[in-house]
Amino acid sequence: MPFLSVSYTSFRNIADTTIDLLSKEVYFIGDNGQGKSNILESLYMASYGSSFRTRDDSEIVRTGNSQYGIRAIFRDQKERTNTIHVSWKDGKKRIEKNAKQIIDRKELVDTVPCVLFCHDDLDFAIGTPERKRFFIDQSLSMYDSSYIDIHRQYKKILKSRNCLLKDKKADLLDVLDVQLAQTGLQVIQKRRKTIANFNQVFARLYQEVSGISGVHIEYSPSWKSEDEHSIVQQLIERREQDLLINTTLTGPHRDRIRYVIGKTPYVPTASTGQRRLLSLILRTAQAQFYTELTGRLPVLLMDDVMLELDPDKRQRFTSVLPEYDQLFCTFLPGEPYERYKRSTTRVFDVSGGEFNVR
Ligand SMILES: Nc1ncnc2c1ncn2[C@@H]1O[C@H](COP(=O)(O)OP(=O)(O)OP(=O)(O)O)[C@@H](O)[C@H]1O
Repeated sequence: MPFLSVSYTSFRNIADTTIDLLSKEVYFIGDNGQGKSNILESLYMASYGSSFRTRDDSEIVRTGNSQYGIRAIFRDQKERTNTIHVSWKDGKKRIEKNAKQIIDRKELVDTVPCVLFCHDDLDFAIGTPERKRFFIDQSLSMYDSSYIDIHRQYKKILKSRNCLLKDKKADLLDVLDVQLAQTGLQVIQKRRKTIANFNQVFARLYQEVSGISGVHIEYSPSWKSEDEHSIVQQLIERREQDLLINTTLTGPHRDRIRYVIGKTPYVPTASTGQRRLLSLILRTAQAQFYTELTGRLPVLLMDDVMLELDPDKRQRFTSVLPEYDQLFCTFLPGEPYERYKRSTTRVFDVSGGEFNVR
């Protein structure tokens, strides 16, 4: 059972208190704007060191205050009790695990693995190519920490190449083109493999819940070859165009991800609920593969994501939920959360940032 409790100091609208989380499932019931998402945000921050809603910590600190703190206590695989403390003071964030400062958030990746289902996930189905790539990159980073380094390296080389393009230093591009091709190829190969893995379960799960068969994820890398020499050639051939607009026009930062039935794009004709379901099934697959590849169960954080599904699809979606170590779920008061409740579920009423066990 990962999270045992969480304590707050000046964190958004949540009262300065400790909340006991010692249950397999924890539900938060409350009207809009009461603090349900804020608590999920705090648990996500304890897992990964950053918010899924903002990069600006000054938004997180309670209005009128100058610092915030979250202290989460969790039990690890060896049944040891650990503490994560995330704080922000004088414009600086500090993350500590068992009182030892964490310098690179990469160190936290498999501390308390969380899979978040939230409203903005819809972007992974219908958003910009960048948001769709983000989902695959995030999944890879959860399963394979070497990908974090490869991806960082790619972005660094790309940035240097773009600087050279801007400064019109074409004579220095040869070395960077080779490095970009080599690192970019590793990114493509890992993305391709992950998407192939996702496709093994994606179509089946999507059909099980929506009744629509054959929907799958299509990956189109920007580089059409996976041969280093051909890619370097391609970069040289496009160099003039790149120099003209001061940026690298091809590479994994331009890869495309689409949802198709056969060869036909699925999203343009899909309904709101069917689109929402795409993002829910993506998250389900993310959690499922995490368990398959690491042998560990994740914590699921589900923030109001079933609202757009009709009751029948909701029921079917809950039946394909991935296995979890702990589940946190938010509901509006009118929702039939009782239907999904188990004997192990703890239910909190949330009002004005206060949490009371029902
Ligand atoms: N920095 C802050 N300081 C004080 N209050 C804040 C801060 N940031 C957000 N809030 C308050 O937190 C509340 C929003 O809480 P939250 O996003 O958790 O809503 P929710 O209960 O999940 O509702 P919904 O169902 O609408 O998402 C709002 O009342 C907002 O004013």
